[in-house]
Formats: sequence, C-alpha cells, structure tokens
Amino acid sequence: MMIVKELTRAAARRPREVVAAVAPALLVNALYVGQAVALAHALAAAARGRLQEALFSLGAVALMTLVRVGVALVQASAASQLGARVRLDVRAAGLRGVLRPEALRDPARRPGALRATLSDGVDGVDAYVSAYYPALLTLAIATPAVLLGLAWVSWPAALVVAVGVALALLAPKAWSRLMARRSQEQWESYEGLAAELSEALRGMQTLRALGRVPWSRRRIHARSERLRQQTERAMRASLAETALTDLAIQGALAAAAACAVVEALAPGSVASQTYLILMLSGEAFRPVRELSKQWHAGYLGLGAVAGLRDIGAFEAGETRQTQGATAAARETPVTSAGAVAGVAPAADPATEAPGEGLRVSAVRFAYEEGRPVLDGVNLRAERGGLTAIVGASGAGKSTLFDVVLGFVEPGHGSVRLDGAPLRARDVALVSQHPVLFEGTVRDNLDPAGTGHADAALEEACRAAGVWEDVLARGGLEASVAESGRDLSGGQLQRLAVARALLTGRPVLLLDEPTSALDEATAASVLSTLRRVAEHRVVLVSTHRPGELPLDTRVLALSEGRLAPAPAPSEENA
Ligand SMILES: Nc1ncnc2c1ncn2[C@@H]1O[C@H](COP(=O)(O)OP(=O)(O)OP(=O)(O)O)[C@@H](O)[C@H]1O
Repeated sequence: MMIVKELTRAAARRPREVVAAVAPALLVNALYVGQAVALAHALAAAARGRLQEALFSLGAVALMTLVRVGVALVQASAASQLGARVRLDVRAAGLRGVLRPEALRDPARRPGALRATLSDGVDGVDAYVSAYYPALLTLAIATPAVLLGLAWVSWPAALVVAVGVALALLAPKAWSRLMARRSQEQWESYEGLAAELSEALRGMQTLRALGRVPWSRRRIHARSERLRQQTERAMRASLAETALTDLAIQGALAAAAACAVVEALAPGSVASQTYLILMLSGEAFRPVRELSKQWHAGYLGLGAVAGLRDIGAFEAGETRQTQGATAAARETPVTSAGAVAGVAPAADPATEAPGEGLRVSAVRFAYEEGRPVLDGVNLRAERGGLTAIVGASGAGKSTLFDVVLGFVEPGHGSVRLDGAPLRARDVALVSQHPVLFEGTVRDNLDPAGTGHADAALEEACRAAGVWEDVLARGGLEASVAESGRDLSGGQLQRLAVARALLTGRPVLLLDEPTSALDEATAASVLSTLRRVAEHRVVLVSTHRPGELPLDTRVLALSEGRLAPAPAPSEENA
C-alpha cells in the first residue's frame, strides 16, 4: 500500500465522485462475498447429497454474477468520472501555476518538459485517482467486514488472514522510497526527451542551417535509450512490490487452508464451515490483490507527481490569491467604446484623467543576489508626450518593463499610476517578441473576445500601419498561423501595436516597437504613438532614439539607474 498525499487530497476534494466510485465497488465486493457464501453452501449441500439445495445455491451464484457485471460497469464509469474531474482540477491548477509571470520567466523551465508535465503527467496520475484510490477505500471497508465474518466462522483463520493482509499492505513500504525514486527518474527521463524533441522541432531550421541535425538526432537517441533503461528499472522495482504482496497473500491463504483442514478434522465439524473458511479467506484478499494490481498499472504515472507539485498543480482552486491572482487581475482587459484611445480617445475615465502619470520610485531588482539589474530606478512618465528609455543591450530595459507589468516583484520600491498603485489591468504591452496565436486576424486583435466593432479594429490597424497588410491577406477573417509564423517580423510587430491600442489601457509599454520596421513605417507608427500619448502614458524602450518624435522625453538606463539622456534632436545634431 502506497499513499500519495497530493493525489489523495486532490481526489478528496471531489467527495461526491469518490462516493459514486467507491459505493458500487463495495457492492461488487459484497456480491463476491455473497457468491462465496452461496458456493460454500452449494458444495456442502452437494457433499451431503442435497441436489436441489445445491442447485438453488448455484442459481444464486449465477444471479449474483450477472448483477455484479452490471454493477462493475457502473463502477468503472463512475471511477473514470472521478479520474477525469481530478485531472481537470490538477491541470487547471498546473496551468495557473505555469502561467504566473515569474514562472514564465524562469529559464530553468523548458517548454517541452512543461508540456509533458501538463499533458502526459496529468494523464499519468489518472490510474492512481480513478483506480488505486477507490480500491484503497474499498479495501479499508470491505476487508475488515470480511474478516469479521471469517472470525465468526473461525477466529484462528481470521487471525492468520489479518496478519497476511497487514503484511501484504505494509511490506512494500520497505522500499517505497526506492520505488518513488525509480518512477521519478523514469519520469524525468521522459520529460527530458519531450523537452529535447520540442526544442529540436522548433529549432530545426537553425539546426539544418548549421549542419547540426545528426548531432541533434544523436542527443535524442541517447535520451530515448536512457528512458528505456529507466523504465525497465522502474518496472523491476514495481514487480518486486507485486511479488512481495503475492508472497504474503499466498502464505496467509496456505495458513488459512491449514485452519480449514484442522476445522474439518475436528469431531462434529460442519462441511459448510470448512468451505466458508476457504472461500472467505480468498475474499478477504480480493481487495488487496485489486489494490496491488492497480498500483502496478498506475505506478509509472506517479513519477510526474514531483513535477506537478513544483508547478503548484495540487493547490486548491481558489487559494492561489497571491501572485497568480494578481497576474490574472493584471490581464483583465479594459475596453471601452472608443477603443483606439489616442486615435479615438477611450471613454475609460482612468485613461483620460489628468494626473501625475506613471511613477516608478526607488525600484531595485536582481535576478541573482548581489547583482542588481535595477538599482534604485526613479521614473516619471506623463501623458502629453512619449517617454523613451534607451540603454545598452542588457542594461535592464525589459526588466524595468517587467516590473511595471508586475511580471517580477521588485525587492524594493513602488510603481504608481496617478497616485494609486498600478494595477495589471492598467497596462498594455507590445513586447520585443510579440506572440500571435493560431486563429484569425480578428482573434489576434481581440484575443479576449470583447467584440470590438470592425471599424474599431480597422482604425487600430490603420493607426499601427498594418491595415493594408491585413487587407492583402483577406481582411479580418484571414487566418494567422501559430506564433504568427506566416507573417513578417514587421507585420507581427504592427499587429501587436494595433492589439495594444485596442485594449484602451491607460499605460502603454512598447519594447523596441520599431525594431523590425523600415524607416517610413517606423516614423508612421511613432507618430501614432505620439498621438496616443496625449491621452495615455506611453513608455517606449528603444535602441534607436534618433527616430523618436522631437518632444520625446528620453531617459538612459545605465548601471541600474535612469538619468535624462540628450534629446533626440541634440543626438542627431
Ligand atoms: N530570467 C532571467 N534570469 C536571469 N537573468 C536575466 C533574466 N532575464 C534577463 N536577465 C539578465 O538581466 C540583465 C538585463 O536584461 P534585460 O533583458 O532587462 O536587458 P535589456 O536592456 O532589455 O536588453 P536588450 O536591449 O538587449 O533587450 C541581462 O544581464 C540579462 O542577462
């Protein structure tokens, strides 16, 4: 018997489904016991030459078999419902955990491995939840009940069977750690292979161009081989558990049979009693055997539990109120009638309210202790003009944006908008590597499905200088491939600008918004942003300050601090 706490708790959060899966399993066991009793009766009656009584008992056995088949079907369906519900819960919690900004930024998390954990890993725990856990509860009720019945017939037999049950359940604990380690190693190999495959597929073009395809193939092959070895080792550990359980069961059954023989040899013994001892001893072990069988079937899937725990997949639904909830709130879109604010100013009062603008005060942040990327950053960005941040590559511009977005928590300092703490839903972002999703242009402009009018979508696209490209592709319903792979870098960037404009949020962050644009398109997009900045705080990070509008406030980020930089005009001079 092995108890995986996280999965037991996850299943216990679905009490109705658990009861629906366990109740018929108990009935199935009761029917088996009923059959055993009827069969013992039939045998005893046959031994005494009472044919009619024997036939009647055999009829009862046949009837109970039929009913049992029906109940077992109901049980299987209820158990799979339980498994499906728990898998949904675990996957939803896992996704919440993975989609936290700080988790997304964690370079140690390989997307392929995360994908494996969230898909195959979650599916792998199904056998434990839908089969092992109900079998464990069934055993906890059915076996003591059968033992009581057996004790009523023969207490010595009940005693040896009870000892056998205890041994069969507890003996595997002797190497539970080894089994847990083996299955985790097996799972890590699987995750590693999944990550390697996903990276190789994404980087196939690069690998080909560099002539590294055979190298990649060798790495994948080595990973596959390692997975095969780990799987064999894990299965050997699990089979040893099954063997030990079987040994305890067989030993106890032999001892119970000896009790039955002693009972049969005793003067004045009753045949049915002897048969009952034999039959009930077997029935007491039925749930134990079932448990062992289910363990073996689901064992490999349990290796994913550690990975799932790491990403927070076992956290109860609504308790994740901290970072995750904040992040969710930050992603709540604020849309309004005049969606393309600045082009057509948004109706959201927060968007238009004159105020202090965005204030970043004394912000410090370090990815590694003792090596601050931001070391006391102060920034004031107001409506009425663009604010730009320049700085060498690696100076920390994207990190500062991440702080404003709430993607990373600064160790010190604050970020406020018009005097109040900045909320995630106040900020829209055009990142350095904008992500488009598989779907249509419309889906990508309005991913939250807020139902912007076509005119608003067109206006945003025109403002971002991408409307002609949208028309050339076939309009708003034209398809877009996953990650926008069928778009040019510039089209992707401009669609992302249009999408950000449509959110109507009072703060707009643009990380290198013109890096993929030609000079004329860059000038047009920047002039749109300048207009948008009349009504919103627009903060732009750029390596090309020379192309910014002349009245842009330019700040330079260097050694973790911001300082006024020469105005674009001076720099150009
Ligand atoms: N997730 C991370 N973990 C650890 N270090 C990181 C992480 N992300 C960025 N860094 C480091 O922090 C520093 C600042 O990076 P950042 O991306 O903010 O620079 P940047 O100014 O935006 O650069 P660029 O102009 O090249 O985009 C760099 O030294 C980078 O290596």
